[in-house]
Amino acid sequence: MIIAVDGPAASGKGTLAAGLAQHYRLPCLDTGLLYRAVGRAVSGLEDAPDFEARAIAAAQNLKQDDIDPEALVSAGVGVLASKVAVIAGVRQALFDYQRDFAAQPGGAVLDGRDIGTVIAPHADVKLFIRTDSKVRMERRARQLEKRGEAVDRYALYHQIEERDARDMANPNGGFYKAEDAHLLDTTLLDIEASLRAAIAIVDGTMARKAGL
Ligand SMILES: Nc1ncnc2c1ncn2[C@@H]1O[C@H](COP(=O)(O)OP(=O)(O)OP(=O)(O)O)[C@@H](O)[C@H]1O
Ligand SMILES: Nc1ccn([C@@H]2O[C@H](COP(=O)(O)O)[C@@H](O)[C@H]2O)c(=O)n1
Repeated sequence: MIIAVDGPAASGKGTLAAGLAQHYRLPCLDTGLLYRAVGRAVSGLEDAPDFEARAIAAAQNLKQDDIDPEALVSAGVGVLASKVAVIAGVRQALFDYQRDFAAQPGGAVLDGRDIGTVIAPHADVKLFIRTDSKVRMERRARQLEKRGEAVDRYALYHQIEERDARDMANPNGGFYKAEDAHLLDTTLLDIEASLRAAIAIVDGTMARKAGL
């Protein structure tokens, strides 16, 4: 079974994807980490004339060791990720890895922006996560504060909005709700309630597909 989980920054899609993967005993890929690793690799080079070429080279040469979630969690790396994510050559370089991950025997859970639309358009179940942007900002602020980072909530809110806008306008991306995706609004749901709702959608979809 392939489960696609898409949604905007800090909507909780990674938390949900990990919970679904554990529940259904499937491997899980946070595809945002790939873009974050590429962004981090070209950090400080945003104004270089060969920024795009460097980002593409970084994507082509990405190693497993570069995908260190702890080193990639910061809001700044998130912004860099969204800047390299608009480069067609970067997306192309990361495509096969994601497509192969989704196609492995037994299936997988992937979360990102274009899983249901581009990476795994034939996924068995697609979830599109929606969460109010102020709630997302607060969740991300608490996450960063737990790590000991000082957070300027005003700046974080605008950073998230800016990243969402860039992602939605990305001419090379696929960040929109697939027609057959289920919308799950987690604004008023805690982590457990969100996961319960997601599992109900997955079970219901699979049962319908099996004609039950
Ligand atoms: N339903 C929820 N209620 C409260 N907090 C939540 C909920 N879902 C996730 N969180 C928390 O919000 C923060 C962001 O969640 P998460 O990293 O899963 O979001 P994301 O959409 O994957 O973010 P990103 O796009 O940056 O990768 C985490 O600290 C997580 O524990
Ligand atoms: N499938 C994806 C996943 C991510 N991106 C870009 O990476 C940025 C960081 O992703 P997070 O999920 O960690 O927030 C995101 O803002 C996108 O620009 C993508 O394009 N496609």
